[in-house]
Amino acid sequence: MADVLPFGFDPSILDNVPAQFICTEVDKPCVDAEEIHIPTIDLHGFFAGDPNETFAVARVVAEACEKYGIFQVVNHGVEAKILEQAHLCMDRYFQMRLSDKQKAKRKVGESFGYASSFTGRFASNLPWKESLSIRYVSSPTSSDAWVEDYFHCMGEDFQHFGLVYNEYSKVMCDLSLSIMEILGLGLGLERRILREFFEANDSILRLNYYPRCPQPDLALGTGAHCDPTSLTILHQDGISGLQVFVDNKWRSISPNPNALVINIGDTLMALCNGRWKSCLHRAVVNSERVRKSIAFFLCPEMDKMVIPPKGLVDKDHPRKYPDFTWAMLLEFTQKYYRSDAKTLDEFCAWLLQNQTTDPHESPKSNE
Ligand SMILES: C=C1C[C@]23C[C@H]1CC[C@H]2[C@]1(C)CCC[C@@](C)(C(=O)O)[C@H]1[C@@H]3C(=O)O
Ligand SMILES: O=C(O)CCC(=O)C(=O)O
Ligand SMILES: [Fe+2]
Repeated sequence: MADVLPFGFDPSILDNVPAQFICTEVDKPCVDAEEIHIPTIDLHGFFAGDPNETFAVARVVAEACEKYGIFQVVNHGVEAKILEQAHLCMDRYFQMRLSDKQKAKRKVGESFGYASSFTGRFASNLPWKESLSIRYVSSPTSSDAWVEDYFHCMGEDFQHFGLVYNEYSKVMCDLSLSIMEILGLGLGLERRILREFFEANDSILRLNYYPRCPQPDLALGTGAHCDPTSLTILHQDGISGLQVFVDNKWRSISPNPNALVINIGDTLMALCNGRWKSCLHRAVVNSERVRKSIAFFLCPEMDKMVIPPKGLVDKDHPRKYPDFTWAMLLEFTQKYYRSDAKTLDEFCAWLLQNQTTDPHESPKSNE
């Protein structure tokens, strides 16, 4: 039986949540949080090349980033078929035998592959989820079948997944670069500046599968965190669960299957010199339905130095964060620190400390 139980047990037949999944008091999920209507931006005019629409969209997006660090887009150009196929493949993958899911190897200290509740990585506050994280590299020299190649080594059953998630990653990468143009305009920069920074990228596609939970007020699907990445494009299935922390309250973002939720991550917060804040969010679970979400995390090339564009630093806006590469921050989150609400500050403190002490000394962990 052990071969078919993702958490080492069948989460859907338990009456009680095992202790290692129970949240700390401060993190307790309020599963019936009041809804928030985050700004919904129609990208039709932007994609049609209408200059007035483009500047209007940039202004509304900038306001959303200042106020919430999150918004959603409709008429985003991603075909419904691609979203449907991605969710259908998720159902097939996560219902496979554990030994088949584990063919997507997750190496210690790496953020790619299959994980079930991160047992072995964390000791407590375990997330009530299984996940599959896939690397997606986009550059002039990278293969445009990167994700297909990743699944290729797993055997015949996985070839279709490779095609579906390769196409999904490509369209999400293209959309995130278009959104970078809008964000650049919103920051008062030239339209191309942020797009060029991310044109070549080393991104992550993350499939989140949240089984039904017997006590959804005790466990979290994904704990409170700011994405350490740059920009996240999230597609929720029709089940509520995504919550954002706004005005000192957790608020629920109802899923809109025609919309894609966009949030700012820590790396983009540093790149824009703190002008916009990384969005604090989490995912709650429920006892009735499995919930799924697909997150595309846009990340710069590993060794590209994250330095704000000139227009964002002046005597009134001095540098807020030190120079760093995404590779350094990713390693920090994979080996030393579990991403939470203050990852970037803890990372900067660690960088500073390591510049004055032994660079091989591991930082304090929050685990
Ligand atoms: C670079 C990443 C680390 C995580 C996946 C991506 C972006 C979001 C991060 C994460 C989801 C934030 C909450 C904690 C985490 C451990 C998780 O619950 O999955 C984070 C991911 C990770 O470190 O694997
Ligand atoms: O599942 C969700 O709605 C959010 C997941 C998330 O925040 C993440 O994977 O970083
Ligand atoms: Fe997230």
